[in-house]
Amino acid sequence: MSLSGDLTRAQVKAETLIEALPWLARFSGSTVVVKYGGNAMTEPALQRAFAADMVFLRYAGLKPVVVHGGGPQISAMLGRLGIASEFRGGLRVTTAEAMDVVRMVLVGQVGRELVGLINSHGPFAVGLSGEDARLFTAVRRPAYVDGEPVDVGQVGDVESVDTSAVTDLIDAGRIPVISTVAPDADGVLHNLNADTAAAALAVALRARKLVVLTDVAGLYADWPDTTSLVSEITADDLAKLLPSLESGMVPKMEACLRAVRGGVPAAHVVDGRVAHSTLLEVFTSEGFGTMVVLQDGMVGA
Ligand SMILES: Nc1ncnc2c1ncn2[C@@H]1O[C@H](COP(=O)(O)OP(=O)(O)O)[C@@H](O)[C@H]1O
Ligand SMILES: CC(=O)N[C@@H](CCC(=O)OP(=O)(O)O)C(=O)O
Repeated sequence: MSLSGDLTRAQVKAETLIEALPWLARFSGSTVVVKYGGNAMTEPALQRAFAADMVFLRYAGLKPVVVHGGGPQISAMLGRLGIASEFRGGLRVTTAEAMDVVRMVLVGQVGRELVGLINSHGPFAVGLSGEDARLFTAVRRPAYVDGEPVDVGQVGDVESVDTSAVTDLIDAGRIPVISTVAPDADGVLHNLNADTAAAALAVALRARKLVVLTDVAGLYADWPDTTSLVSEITADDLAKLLPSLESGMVPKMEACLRAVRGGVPAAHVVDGRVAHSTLLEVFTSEGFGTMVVLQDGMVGA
C-alpha cells in the first residue's frame, strides 16, 4: 500500500468516525430499546457483532435495553420434545405444555447466551424475565385471522409495566436483557411476542428509540416486491397498511405503531443480517431500514 493509499484509508475511517458526532451529541443519555431477533440471533458472527454494538452504545453514553426473541429456538426445542406448534396471525398457539418450553428456552437458553456474549466485553448485562419485580403483567390476547379473533392459548399482551427493575439496572450502568414471559394478574404465565413486549417497554421507559432487528431489509409496502422497501412511514399510513401485512411482520409493525403512538419519537425496523445494523441506524446520517414516526417532518429521529 502506498503512502497516499494509507492516507486515503485513514481519511475514510476518520470521516466515518466524525459522521457519528451529531448523533452522539443528540442521543447521549437516551434510552434505546433494541429488539434482538431474526438472523442476528442465530448466526454466531452476527450475535457477537450485536453484543459489541450494545456495549458500544453503553460506552457512547446511551442506555441500551435489550428485549430478545427466540421463536426459531422455541420451535426447535418443541420439535426435539415432539410437541406440535403452530402460528396463527403471527402468534404461537401456546398450550400449558408449550409454555413450559417457551420459558425454558427464552429465559434459560437464549437470554443466558446473550448475557454471556455482552459480558465478554465487561460486567454489563443482567438478564431479567417479565416475571422479575413485576416487570410485565400480561393479559390474555387473541390472534386475528382474516379479521376474526382466534384463541391462541397462553399468549399475552402487556397490560402493565413496572420499569423499576430495569431503571435500577440502567442507573447502575448495566444493560438489561429481557426475556418475554410474564404472569397475568392471577399468576398464570403467558408467552408475550417479543416485538409487542419491546414496544410496551419502550413506551413505559419513555425511550428515544425502538430498534427492531429482523431478517429482511425493512418493511415492504408490497411484499415480496423488493422495490417496495419503505424508508419512512407515518403512524396513520402504517395503520392503513397493517391489514395487508403477513405473518411475522404483523406483530412487528403493530409494535412500531404502538411505540410511536405511545410517545417514542421513532421506531425502526432494521436488517439484522447486516453486522452492526444497530450502530448504522443510530450513528449514520442515512439511517437504515424502515423508520416509523408519528407524523411527517418529525425531526431528529
Ligand atoms: N410486508 C413485509 N415486509 C417485510 N417482510 C415481510 C412482509 N410481509 C411478510 N414478511 C415476512 O416477515 C418476516 C419477518 O417476520 P419474522 O420472521 O417473525 O421476524 P423475526 O424472526 O425477525 O421476529 C420477513 O422475513 C418476511 O419473510
Ligand atoms: C406469542 C408468541 O408468538 N411468542 C413468541 C415469543 C418469542 C418471539 O417473539 O420471538 P421472535 O421475535 O424470534 O419471533 C414465540 O413463541 O415464538
